Amino acid sequence: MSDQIADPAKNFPVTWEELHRNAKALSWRLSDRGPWNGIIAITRGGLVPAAIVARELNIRIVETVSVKSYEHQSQGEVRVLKSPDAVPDEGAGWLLIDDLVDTGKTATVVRKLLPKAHFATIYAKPAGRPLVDTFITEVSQDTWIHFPWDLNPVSFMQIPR
Ligand SMILES: O=P(O)(O)OC[C@H]1O[C@H](OP(=O)(O)OP(=O)(O)O)[C@H](O)[C@@H]1O
Ligand SMILES: O=c1[nH]c(=O)c2nc[nH]c2[nH]1
Ligand SMILES: [Mg+2]
Repeated sequence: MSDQIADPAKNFPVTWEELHRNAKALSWRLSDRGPWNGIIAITRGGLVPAAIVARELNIRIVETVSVKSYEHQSQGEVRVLKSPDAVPDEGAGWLLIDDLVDTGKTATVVRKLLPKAHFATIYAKPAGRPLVDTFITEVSQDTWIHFPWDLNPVSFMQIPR
């Protein structure tokens, strides 16, 4: 959790409403590519998008893979804290959901674990884009996306746009 407002070239604050609409748009795009056996949410950022996609597509099986690499806005080594349980056949027919791809390092590691899963995110930056099968919105590499779960309403209003 960070309310830190650092200094990337561009700030892109996202409201809960925008996030919800974009996650629904992602669901509708994915519904044409199904049916899906289940969802694997990449924690923590993928949890809320995965919950919305699960409801929208009526998917009841949701696994997690826990990955960490950022401390505030600085990336370190990508660490898998927990592998997904009970996902057969290298993830074939499963959806891997995250909030975004940035450098693509997280996606690279998770794709190695589940090479046949379909990787979907709401946002993509150019460096990570080739690793995503389906996404909704592209933002430039020098943009920092501020998700609503990392902000309180006061700091949201203070982010320079
Ligand atoms: O493409 P990359 O440069 O690897 O960055 C993308 C990843 O970074 C963030 O996760 P983070 O490691 O910050 O953990 P979190 O999901 O718990 O916030 C985000 O949720 C993605 O998973
Ligand atoms: O909240 C976030 N916004 C971002 O733009 C980003 N890139 C990597 N990890 C991120 N987390
Ligand atoms: Mg993450």
